[in-house]
Amino acid sequence: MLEIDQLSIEYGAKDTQPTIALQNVNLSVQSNEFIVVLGASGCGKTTLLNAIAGFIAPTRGEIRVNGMPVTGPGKDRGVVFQKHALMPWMSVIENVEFGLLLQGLPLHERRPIAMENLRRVGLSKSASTPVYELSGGMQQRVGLARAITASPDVMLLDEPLGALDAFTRESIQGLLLELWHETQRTFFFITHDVEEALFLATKLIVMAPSPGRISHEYSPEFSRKFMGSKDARQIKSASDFIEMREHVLSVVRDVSSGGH
Ligand SMILES: Nc1ncnc2c1ncn2[C@@H]1O[C@H](COP(=O)(O)OP(=O)(O)OP(=O)(O)O)[C@@H](O)[C@H]1O
Repeated sequence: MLEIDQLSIEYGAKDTQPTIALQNVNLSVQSNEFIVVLGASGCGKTTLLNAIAGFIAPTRGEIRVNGMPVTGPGKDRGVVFQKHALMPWMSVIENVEFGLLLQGLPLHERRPIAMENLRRVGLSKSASTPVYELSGGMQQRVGLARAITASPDVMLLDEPLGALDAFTRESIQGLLLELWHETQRTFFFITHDVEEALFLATKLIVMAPSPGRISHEYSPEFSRKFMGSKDARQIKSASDFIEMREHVLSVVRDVSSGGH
């Protein structure tokens, strides 16, 4: 369970006017939720993710994962960025099992775990390929397999699909939902894309800027529908999806231009 309690984060040196990146953010998320954070540039999405990851400390308030306060990075949280921090000279499987190697797991223990997660992202056949030979979409799938291999309670994803073409992006959205469903972890996902947000989220959060804060919360049903039908196009072209997409889009526009 992820709990965010009265979180405020301010940037800036002493004696200067601070930037209030986040003001009084409260959020309580059950395990197995897919949280998507949506909002215009500068409303504090990455700051929130970095605080949950333990990369930056709260100015006020607290973040807890399974009841334990976050005081720095930890094994219970895994991070996937838009630019995958893979080691290009190493093979796919070596990248995926790298965290387990650092933990001291011998090859015969770490390899089956890494192979299982490569299978999950559809890359079993590329296990021995050097990462520099892969397309961007494949590299992002390696990044997902590597993050999931560490078995975190919370997966933190900062616009992981932002650099991909529309077709690859849609196929990885489906893959993400399958990973989420199979692993029963909490996923915390940032995007600028309203359609992507609605499709993935079980809990959709719209943030407003200056100061960064939560302005709206929704509980879409489309990701659970997808797990039944596996037909993303059908879901995204249905009238209930389009109606909600247009509503959320107008809310995002409104809060980004200073409305509430
Ligand atoms: N290291 C920093 N030092 C000072 N100000 C910062 C720092 N990082 C972010 N900010 C400011 O904090 C606010 C929130 O930034 P943040 O990057 O969290 O927003 P965001 O919603 O993720 O934006 P984007 O969608 O463009 O990535 C912005 O006003 C930004 O300029």
